[in-house]
This record gives sequence, structure tokens and C-alpha cells, in this order.
Amino acid sequence: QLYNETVAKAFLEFYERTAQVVWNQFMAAAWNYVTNITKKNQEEMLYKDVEKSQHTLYFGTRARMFKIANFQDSDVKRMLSKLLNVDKAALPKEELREYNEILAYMETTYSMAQVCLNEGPCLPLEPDLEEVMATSRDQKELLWAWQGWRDAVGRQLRMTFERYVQLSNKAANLNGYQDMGALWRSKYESDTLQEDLEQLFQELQPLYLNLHAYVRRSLYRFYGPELIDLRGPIPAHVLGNMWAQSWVNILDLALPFPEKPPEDITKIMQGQHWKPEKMFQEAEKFFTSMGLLSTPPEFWKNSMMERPTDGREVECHASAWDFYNGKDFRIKKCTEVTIEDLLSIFHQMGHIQYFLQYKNLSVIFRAGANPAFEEAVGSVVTLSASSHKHLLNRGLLSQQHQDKEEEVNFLMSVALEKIAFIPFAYLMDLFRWKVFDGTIEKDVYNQEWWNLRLKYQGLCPPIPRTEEDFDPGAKFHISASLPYIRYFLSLVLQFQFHEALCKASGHMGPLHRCDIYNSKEAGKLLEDVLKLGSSKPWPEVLEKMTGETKVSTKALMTYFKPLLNWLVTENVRQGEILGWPDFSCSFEERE
Ligand SMILES: O=C(CCC(O)(O)[C@H](Cc1ccccc1)NC(=O)c1ccccc1)N[C@@H](Cc1ccccc1)C(=O)O
Ligand SMILES: [Zn+2]
Repeated sequence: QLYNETVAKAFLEFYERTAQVVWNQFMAAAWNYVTNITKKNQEEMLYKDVEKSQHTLYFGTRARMFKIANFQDSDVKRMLSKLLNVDKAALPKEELREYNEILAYMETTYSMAQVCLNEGPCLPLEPDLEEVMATSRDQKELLWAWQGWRDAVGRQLRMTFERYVQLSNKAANLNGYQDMGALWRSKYESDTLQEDLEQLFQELQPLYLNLHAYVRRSLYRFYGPELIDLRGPIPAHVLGNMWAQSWVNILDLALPFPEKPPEDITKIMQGQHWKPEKMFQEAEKFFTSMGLLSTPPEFWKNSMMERPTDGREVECHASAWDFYNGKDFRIKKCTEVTIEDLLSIFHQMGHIQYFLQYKNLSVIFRAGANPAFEEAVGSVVTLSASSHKHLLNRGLLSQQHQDKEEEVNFLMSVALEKIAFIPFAYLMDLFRWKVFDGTIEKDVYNQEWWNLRLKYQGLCPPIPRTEEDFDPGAKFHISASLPYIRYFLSLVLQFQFHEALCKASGHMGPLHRCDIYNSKEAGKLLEDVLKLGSSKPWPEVLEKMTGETKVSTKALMTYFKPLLNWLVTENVRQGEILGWPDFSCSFEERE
């Protein structure tokens, strides 16, 4: 028949050649915009976005003409099926322009927002407000930053978000999906995704509930009963993070053995005069030590490693960029010299390594096996990079060995980052899926958001919220229309990867003492997985790495087993209540 496999191969050839050019031009325009936010640069980006959408629509509609079912070549079938979803390019011209303007408005509002002191400077989120949330122990100051940020961002986005939902769902419908949530979930090629996610979440509940009860006790000791209810939710502004998604910054309040505090790595880095470029070099060195690829010269020339000091407005949220020409790869980050930012750079470098490994594949396959794989690659390396063994080896710690109690302190610091994150990462898209499928209607966005924050994280807003507020919009990924379930799945996957890579490296002993630095065997295993990009179904790729075809919490539970034992003993000793039976959020006037 006319549209046979030979024609299909020529069609894909033509797509390949043209897509590289169109995508490269769009990425260049998008980069210029986010690293120098001006009206002119926004117009230029929107123009290139339209060109990209026209290209996508042209090939997407023609891909439909092929009878993929009876094709022989599995690559051709997989490539054509990926072209079928054209996402927002399905919208009529006028609505596509409106949608792109809405997306730019939401992301720019977030990136440019500041909170102003009465008479004095206005503070941006990075680094100032995040610094307050991380270091202040004055709950009134924490409340000022927490409320100020939500007034400056969330409230501004509320109306726009409602229109964003409408247009998103229209685009999804035009692609044959029930709503945008269904389109987002389709990236995982699984018709049991939501059940599987719920199962993973339930398996991790005992760990989270014990951590929550223990941290609540620690905060009670510091802030007292007028702020903390030992049988209730925790107020969201005292967890050391603007969104209470990571609690690592209140480790000092929650240290199991306070008489054996860990060394302050940020202080050591600053004492050794670390600069952002050295932090990037340190992260790259980790990958090359495993025999993986190094970054090309363009990376060091073109990346934005620090917030510019020439007055340019930029988007500070960290990201890694593939310019789809096999040569130009960049990271954009407003780097501060802290251990938190060093680990964030490892995460970004993980994205870069994926780009480098799959750069010779068709552009259609230049993505992770699924979005969670992309996020897990950088994060799995941070599990080794943050280990006592590695930090000691890299001169960032001086204490030779860790005794049992110091080990519990260490595991607590990792749990405050990784375990606290679980319910947050899960609820972010539970919320948006319900918004997209209409379960959550627009006049109850904020109360439904807090219902989920209470149900899954056991948190309360520190002050009453109304439907004038739009607290979800105060999180980057919601203002940037970026799915989040990838981070939940990545959290589980990264421990599964860590276990496999540690085994490949010949590591013996507890998982939390493993450091795959310098391991060529681990590097080879990782390379074989990354080179596949999205060319194979992700269960096949997972099996190549771990021997398993399903995501499993076993490795994560193994890693934290010593801590869970300690937590359960401690919580029983204190007579803690797990969960928050006093579920109401009390706001009695605080002096
Ligand atoms: O958002 C990030 C890191 C940014 C990123 O590397 O995931 C970035 C997000 C982004 C930003 C702008 C446009 C698109 C995506 N993702 C990438 O740079 C990326 C992702 C896939 C392929 C290529 C680049 N982390 C999440 C979750 C997280 C991850 C790891 C540790 C802590 C927390 C957060 O901060 O809430
Ligand atoms: Zn990422």
C-alpha cells in the first residue's frame, strides 16, 4: 500500500533532519529568554515555539496515515507512535498563542516575584527567601517569608491557572486523551500506573509516619505546645523549606544524638573557598571517574552557573538543557556555595550525562526511558556523593570513622531529605490530575490543595487560607506546568538503581555506606542503560539495570532499615501517636 514501511523510513529521515534544526532554534530562543527575561526575548521565544508546533503538527498528522500495526521494524513503529501525540500543537492557532502566553506569564511571575521588607530591600526566592526558610528559627520571621511568597506568586496566578486548565484539557482532548492528566500519565506506558503508585506510597507509609511523629516531637521541644500539637499536623512554615518538601535544614533540631553533630559541610566548602565552577567540576569528575562521558567545552562556555550581577532578570530554578545538535549542552543554576547546591548540581549533571549518552539516537528517542528515569540518574549519584565514605575521600570531612550513633545521625539527614519528600511528590500530581479531570473544581482549588497536604503530609497552613489564595502556584512546577510524579517515582527508582550499581561495583556491607565513585563496572552498567534513551519500553531498561521489571521499594527500605529500627524504638519510648488524629488546623492567636 502507498504508506508502507519504506515510505515510513524516508518520512522519519525527513523528520529527523528538520526536527534537529527547529528544536535547536527553539531551545536557543528559550535559553535566551530564561537567562534574560525581556519582552523582546519572550516574543522571540513564542515565535520559535509556534514554528516548533507547526513542525510537530505537520509530522504528527502525517504519521497517522501509516498503518503502524502491521509494520515489521519495531524502531519504526515506536518512532511513529511517539509522533502521534502533538501535545499543545493540536490547538487552533489563536488558542495556541494564548496558551503559550499563559505559560510564559505564569513562569515569569514565579521567576520575578520578590517579597519586600517594610522599608528596605525586596528579597527574591533564591537565595534570600530560601535562606530564611532554611536557617531562621523565629516562627514569626518564617511566617513572614512563607506568607509573603504565597501573596507574591500564588495569588497572582489563580485566575490565569483556571484558563490554563481549560486550554490544557482542550489540547489533551484534541490528542485523544480524556484530560491533560491522562496525557501526562501516558508517558509511563502503563495502564495500572495510578494503582502501582498508590501501592508504592502505602509501602512507604510506616517510614514516613515514624519520621513525621519524631520530627513533630523535635519541633515541639523547640517551639513549644502553643505551636506544635503532638497529636496533630505540623505547621508548614517550620520545616526548613518553603514548601516543606525537604526537612534537611532542621536536622539540628531533630538530631538523634545531638552530642555527636555531623561536620557542617557548607562551612567546610566555604572554608576551602569553593566556587560554583569547582562544584560543577566536582560533579563532572564523579561521572568521569566511572568511565562515563565528560562535558564538551561548549558546556563550560555557555552554562549559567551563577545568578548574573549585571541586572538581568533570570529564571533561577535549576535546569539542564539539550540543544539537540549533539554538541551544545548547558546547565542554568543560581549557585550558592552550599552542600545542598552541590548535590543539586550532581542532579543536573545527571541530566547532562543522559544527554551525552543518547546524543546519537534519533531526536525522537533523546529522552529518558520514562521521565522518572531522567530524574533518577542524577539523584542516584547523590546517594554516593553524600555518603560519609565519599565526602571523607574528597576532603569534605575530616573525621575518619563513623560510630553507630553518628551513623544514625547520618541516616536521619538523608531521611529528612528523601523520606519527607515522598508524600509531597505524590500529592503534587494527585492535585493536578483531579484539577484536570474536574474532581477538584476551580472554586475550591486552595482548600482541596490543603486537604491533600493534610491527608498525605500531615501538614497545616500556619495561618487561615482562603480561595483568594492559590498556594499550589507558589511551587515552581505548577507555575511552569511541569509534571511532578516523575520525582516520586524517581525517589523509589534511585534506591533500586543505587543497589544495582553498588552490587556491580562489588560493594559489600550496608547500602548507605556504598560509594560507586571510580567504579568502572557501575559506570558500564549505567552507560548501557542511558544509551538506550527512550528507544525501549522502560521495564526492559529497568531489567537491564536491576534484573527486575517492576519498580520496588525493597532497596529503599533496606537502605533506611537501621533508621526505621531506631525511630520505632524512640517513638515507642516517647509514646508517640503515629499520624494526626487531631486533624484540625488550629490558629489560636500566637503572641
Ligand atoms: O525541580 C527540580 C530540579 C530541576 C530539574 O532538574 O528537575 C529540571 C526541572 C525543569 C526546569 C525547567 C524546565 C524543565 C524541567 N529538569 C531538567 O532540567 C530536565 C529534566 C528532564 C530532561 C532534561 C532536563 N527538582 C525538584 C525535586 C527534587 C529533585 C531532587 C532533589 C530534591 C528535589 C524540586 O526542586 O522540587
Ligand atoms: Zn531533574
